[in-house]
Amino acid sequence: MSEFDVLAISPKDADAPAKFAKSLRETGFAILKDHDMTPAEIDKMYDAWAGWFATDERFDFAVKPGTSDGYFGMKSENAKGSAHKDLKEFFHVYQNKEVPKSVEPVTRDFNEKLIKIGHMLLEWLDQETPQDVKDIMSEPMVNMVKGSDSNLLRILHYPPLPDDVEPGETRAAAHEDINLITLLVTGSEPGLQAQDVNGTWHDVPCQAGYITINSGDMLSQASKGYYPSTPHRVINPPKQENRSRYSMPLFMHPRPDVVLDHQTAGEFLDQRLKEIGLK
Ligand SMILES: O=C(O)CCC(=O)C(=O)O
Ligand SMILES: [Fe+2]
Repeated sequence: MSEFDVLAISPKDADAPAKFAKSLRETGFAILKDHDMTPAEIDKMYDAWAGWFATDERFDFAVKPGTSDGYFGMKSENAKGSAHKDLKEFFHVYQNKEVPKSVEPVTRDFNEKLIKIGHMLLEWLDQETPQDVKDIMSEPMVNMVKGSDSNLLRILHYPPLPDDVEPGETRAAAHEDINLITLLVTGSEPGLQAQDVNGTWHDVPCQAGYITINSGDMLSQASKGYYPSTPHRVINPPKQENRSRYSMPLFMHPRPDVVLDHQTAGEFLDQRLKEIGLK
């Protein structure tokens, strides 16, 4: 399995916006380096949340019917069309929703900083997307998410695999994200893979300091397929590396009233949450 052969882009490059848009267009995927999220901030998040997932407090935060913030236990979510539930538990952080007190300061800081980086990347896309594609969009992409309550930071814990894993059960089955773009700081362990536009799977580099970005279904829909939505998955670890894995994707979501194509972002999200078992 080869690594995804995608050049890491630095915001210091004069042509960073063009490189970023080209990478998303051609591979559905991009890597950002030299950003201002430090390894120390990322480690602090992983330490804080590893501690939290080890407590029973998570059950007090169990997601309530009809809402999507809080704690989701093992086997809550399946990829669209998948027969199996994923081997993961996770917590959904929204800017205006409750976060456990013990992890709140570090999480709020991290979330805000990553959202800012997301704004910068969407501005790059607004700048670099061809005019005829922009013409079919209802508003600039960065405006779709500015002030949006729907941006979602998902803190994931994939526990060590139990002995009785059934064939076909994986940490995260192949799926595309629902939202516009996803920002993913490097996971605590490898395992993430992405599919290129030719259908070949690649390991996503698990290198400290990288933020990987993939485009989601809403971006594909809003751009009428100009930016492809990227299939990705998290494979099970080999036996000798059967440890917990943590990751923290930030899903940039438009305001619910934003018109994507024939549907609003709110309608689209509702439909997709039902398909993946979260609603
Ligand atoms: O854990 C990861 O690295 C990716 C998670 C993911 O793709 C998701 O939750 O949508
Ligand atoms: Fe995903």
